[in-house]
Amino acid sequence: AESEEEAIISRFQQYLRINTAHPNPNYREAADFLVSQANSIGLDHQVLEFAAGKPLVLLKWPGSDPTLPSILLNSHTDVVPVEEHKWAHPPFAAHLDPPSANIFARGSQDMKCVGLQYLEAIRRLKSNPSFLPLRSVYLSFVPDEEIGGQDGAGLFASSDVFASLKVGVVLDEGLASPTSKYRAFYGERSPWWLSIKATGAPGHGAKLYDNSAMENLLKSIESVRRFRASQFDLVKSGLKPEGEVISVNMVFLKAGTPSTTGFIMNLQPSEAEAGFDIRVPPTADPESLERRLAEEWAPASRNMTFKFVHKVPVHDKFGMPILTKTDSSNPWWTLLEEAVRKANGTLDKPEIFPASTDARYFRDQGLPAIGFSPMANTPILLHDHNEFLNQAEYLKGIDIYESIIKAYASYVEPTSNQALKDEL
Ligand SMILES: CSCC[C@H](NC=O)C(=O)O
Ligand SMILES: [Zn+2]
Ligand SMILES: [Zn+2]
Repeated sequence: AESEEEAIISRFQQYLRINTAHPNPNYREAADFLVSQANSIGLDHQVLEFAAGKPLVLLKWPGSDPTLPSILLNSHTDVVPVEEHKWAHPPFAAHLDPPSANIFARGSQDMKCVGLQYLEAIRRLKSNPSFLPLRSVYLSFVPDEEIGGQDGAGLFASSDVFASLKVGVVLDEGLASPTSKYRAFYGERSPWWLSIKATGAPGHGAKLYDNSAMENLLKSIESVRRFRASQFDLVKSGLKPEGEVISVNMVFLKAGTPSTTGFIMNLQPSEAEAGFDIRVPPTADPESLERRLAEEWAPASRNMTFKFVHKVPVHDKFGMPILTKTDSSNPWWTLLEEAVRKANGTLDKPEIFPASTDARYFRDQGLPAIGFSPMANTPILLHDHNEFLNQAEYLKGIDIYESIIKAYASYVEPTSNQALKDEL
């Protein structure tokens, strides 16, 4: 007979085998699978379609006191595309590689692991009849995170359905950790996707002259690179963590006059364009970055223009950085720390997530949201070839969530009297 561990791993593999990669994610099959899991565990389910063809699965484990704010465990069902032939094992086969017991699959780290670990932890907690949650626990399995999340967590977080859940805290994804300590995230950098364009006089390829489009653009690229190096140096020297510097990476270059064999080689073009993925920490000064952009990276005086392809505000409507507290003023943070410790795990210092996740939609609603994917001793392979998660790490993560969900679902706020005594 199959052992319980084998059954757990085989359910994880089933989820990983559903191809939910963009641009054609099989959301329907993922939703059907998740609903079947909910039924086997005994959780209430709803399949919501805030955007047509993009089902969002919402599960509920009702708490005994529905007046208390609830817990939301969020995960996304979509994954990024793969270059199949560059993988050692097919990315949607969920191959378990002996003797390492690594499970290879797109989504094994980002983030089908987390979605099913939530479910396995609840399956286990539910099997103990003496444990009843005080607070309701919701699980949302949302589409489209990898393409911005507007049609997924975005529509969900601003919906009436969401308001009716009275969510008090959200858990969402984090990152694998190569060390033995788990990582947790209390904020994230804002993406600014920038395109800059230079124009200039065209001319013969043999002529040296000033103000060509290429020269104008190259001056910008040099300036961007100096800035990039200054930020990267802060990380390399250990002065700042990755999430607290501004990253800039050039992601496209577009220039030249096409010919039947490639490009016309003796013509300096009249236009040249470059694109950058910029990530701005919540603690940075967005105005000073805007000034740098207008004055150094795309100055009109050098015949340059710029536009944002996508730009997420760095601050909230009060001009404040959007951060979840990680001190004793946020009981959810303290509870998480304790719960991880109780399950024999260690948390590293909380960090700013270097990229974007759906957590921002929940933080935008004023809710505390913590990014956490329990993967220690694991190389960071999200969006990479040969993404994998070790079986033992996956199982360990379930223990961690069991501890966290138990603590969260049982949490009783100290009465104001008690709070007063604590202060004294
Ligand atoms: C601007 S939304 C893009 C979201 C994406 N999230 C995960 O990789 C990211 O690039 O960070
Ligand atoms: Zn993700
Ligand atoms: Zn991702």
